[in-house]
Amino acid sequence: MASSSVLFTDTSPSSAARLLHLRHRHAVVPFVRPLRVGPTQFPTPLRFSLHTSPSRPPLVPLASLTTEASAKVIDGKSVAKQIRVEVTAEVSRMKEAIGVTPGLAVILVGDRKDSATYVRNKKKACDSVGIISLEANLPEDSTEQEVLNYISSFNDDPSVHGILVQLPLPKHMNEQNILNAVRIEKDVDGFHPLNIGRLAMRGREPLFVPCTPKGCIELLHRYGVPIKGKRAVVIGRSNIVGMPAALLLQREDATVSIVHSRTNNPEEITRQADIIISAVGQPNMIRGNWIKPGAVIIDVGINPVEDSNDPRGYRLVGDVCYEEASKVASAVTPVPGGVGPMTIAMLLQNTLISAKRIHNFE
Ligand SMILES: Nc1nc(=O)c2c([nH]1)NC[C@@H]1CN(c3ccc(C(=O)N[C@@H](CCC(=O)O)C(=O)O)cc3)C=[N+]21
Repeated sequence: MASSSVLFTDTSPSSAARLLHLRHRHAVVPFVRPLRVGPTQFPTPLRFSLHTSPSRPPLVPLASLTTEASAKVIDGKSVAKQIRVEVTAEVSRMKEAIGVTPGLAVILVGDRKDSATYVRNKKKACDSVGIISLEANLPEDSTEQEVLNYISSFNDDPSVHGILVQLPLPKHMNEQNILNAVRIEKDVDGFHPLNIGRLAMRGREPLFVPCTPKGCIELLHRYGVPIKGKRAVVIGRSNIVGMPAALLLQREDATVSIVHSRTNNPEEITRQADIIISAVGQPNMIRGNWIKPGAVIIDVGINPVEDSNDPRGYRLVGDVCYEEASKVASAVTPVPGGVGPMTIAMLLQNTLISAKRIHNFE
């Protein structure tokens, strides 16, 4: 999902950053609370200074230097589950009221293993909420025209409310031509340039917001993380995650910076962020010293790294060095179990929204 061409080289912790890191060990109180859905008040990290509390001894006991603060885990898997419950209820309410079941068509070209897995997971998720899913599997050597023909037939099919073309497409196809062909009313991925353009403009509303960035914002909302007036940094500028994530944060009244492969000293910029969304596709690139104490970290990266202990021979890690981040940040999404499941939940939500809009059902 994230571009793997982005490479940052400077990941060595500076001594200043190490100091920052150490100081922060006392700045955040571990806060574990069962997930509540709906807007919640995010716990303000408790900070104490040695000089503000008269009852506290002036020296920090040595033992506490070794107790490392640990960030709250933003549990995307469980939020996604809750969203599936909500979508299920709406799907059945719609079916009972007007006899319409939302339908999603997925087009998969070629036989990339990861893509096949994602498509299978999307299908399973549809089944679990009562959305009908159709799948078109085309061979790797199909022509662009063949893909366009499928899109055109799904555009005209009244039982289809959402169309998703699994990316990446084979190299010989023009992604732009193909994404432009999806009817914007069925563009549940939100990748049509008209939807992105509206997302970028004040006073305009896109019909759909891309699933992964939408899932990131949804996590912030459901964990009660304030966005308005905050400094947010997005790492990565891809069309499908980084750029729309930055646009969404701006619509939420954050002050947004985008850091990318040509940014000088990216860690100086990320260190100012109250919220970081990372989507670069580089395992463990974001180190603890890139993070401001108490920041909230949303890690979109899903990177396979070799692991002989895993039966698959690999395991998935994010862009963010989780171990380090959880000592500095106030909240972090894990990989797996963070943004990934939210992407699929948002796809289900977008498909429901589409069916409701097409059938004028509130
Ligand atoms: N047109 C299009 N739309 C997409 O939304 C799209 C796409 N193309 N191409 C590929 C990426 C990738 N993507 C993911 C979806 C779910 C998980 C997911 O659920 N991951 C789980 C499981 C990971 C595992 O263990 O395999 C997790 O992170 O916990 C990951 C990645 C959607 N993408």
